[in-house]
Amino acid sequence: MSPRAAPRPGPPGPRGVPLLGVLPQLARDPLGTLARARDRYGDVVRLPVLSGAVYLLAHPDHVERVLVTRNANHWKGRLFGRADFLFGNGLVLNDGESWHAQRRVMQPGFHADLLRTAVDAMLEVIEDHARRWRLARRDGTVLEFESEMTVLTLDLMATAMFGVRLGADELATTGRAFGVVLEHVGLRFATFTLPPATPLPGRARALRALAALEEIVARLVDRHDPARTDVLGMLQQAVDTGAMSPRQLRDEVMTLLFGGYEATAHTLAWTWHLLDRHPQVGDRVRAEVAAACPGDVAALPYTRQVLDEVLRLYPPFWEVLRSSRETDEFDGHVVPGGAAILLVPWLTHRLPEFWPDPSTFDPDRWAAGPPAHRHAYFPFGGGQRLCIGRPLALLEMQLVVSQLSREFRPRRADRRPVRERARSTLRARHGIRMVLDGT
Ligand code: HEM
Repeated sequence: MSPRAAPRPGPPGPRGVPLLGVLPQLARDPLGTLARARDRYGDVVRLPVLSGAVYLLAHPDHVERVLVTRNANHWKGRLFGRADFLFGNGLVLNDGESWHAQRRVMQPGFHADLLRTAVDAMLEVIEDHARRWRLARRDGTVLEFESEMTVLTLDLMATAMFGVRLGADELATTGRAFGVVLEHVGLRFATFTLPPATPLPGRARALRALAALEEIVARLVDRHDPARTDVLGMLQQAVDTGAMSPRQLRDEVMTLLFGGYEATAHTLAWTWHLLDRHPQVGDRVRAEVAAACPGDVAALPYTRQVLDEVLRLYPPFWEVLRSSRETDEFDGHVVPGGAAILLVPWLTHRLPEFWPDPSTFDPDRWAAGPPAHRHAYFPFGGGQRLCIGRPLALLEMQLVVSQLSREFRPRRADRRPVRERARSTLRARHGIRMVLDGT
């Protein structure tokens, strides 16, 4: 008789409360709950949620294993199905051969040469919003910066990727509708262990908002100039040759519209807040910008360091989710097949082993280049599912910060502490209200 192997241990973790596990804590304070769990139990933690569990992996080696070296075992499948009513089979949810094919169609749309051709149009969009800001400065109007940056980045993305200018009403409707739908997506993720058909509050409202978004997507496709060689032109061509269905086109445009504005809007809102809180950093940005020609982002290395640092402390996609296909092992702890895996850039970006003085906002830490462990920093994900929009996002954010810093110095309109609120993206709990001073 062969000796029976001793069962390998599962990861440690809290017990939570009967039936719900740690769901109440996660819902109340996701970042604090995860940070405390990591402090107490280490880099691999089992978190019971309803009838199942989530496995938190904090160490950069684990990030690398999930996203790069064993990425085939850690797919988006089960969890991401919770967002399919919004994105359908768009790039962010797609998998396997179909994902490969779609990524091949769209990748050239994000090539640096093509993006450079969009810079002038993006500068024009920023100038249009600057006109509004001049009036707000004159009148001392208080602006809610998350909404301001949402409208601006939606306008920029529709222009850069689709060559279409949306009207002020359309931009406002799109921002509001995404807000409603995302709140519902967040709830669907938090309750992922329940059957997909379980009725959840807010569904009818989310479906109405989704209908408004479908209408915007249809208008973007209608108004697109077929002569343009942008990402929408590439997708349209695939439809015309029968390589892609019109439904897939809708899914990709919806995904790009969302991916395009949401993360950059919140990163920019955090950036203005931090520039106000750290005036010496703001002064250095303004000095750098004053010496550069508009649109010349290569002349803005310090501004780029500032954005890298904002994305370290406030990664808009603060969590990256996967499902494991087969059993895997991390630091000797067994994570079973079918498990929900949770990587948390917000947490890994603040591990003191990899980041000296981790909670300090210090753009100078980037002067010497990226961190020693490549996977200690992953605001754009990693491996083959690395964010396709990364070059566009960085270009766009550098353009916005540099152009608006030439004229405006946003200042907090109240002294209320700004605290994070982690939902589908990382936002400020009570928004970021600012008035505009001159430079
Ligand atoms: C600050 C800005 C941005 C951040 C922090 C960000 C972050 C991310 C992250 C973390 C992922 C990986 C998700 C995962 O693996 O589960 C991702 C994927 C993606 N992002 Fe972004 N993103 C940003 C801007 C953009 C922009 C501007 C676009 C569109 C133009 C975009 C479109 C996408 C798409 C389509 C994917 C899915 C790629 C794939 O799976 O092949 N993102 N992004």
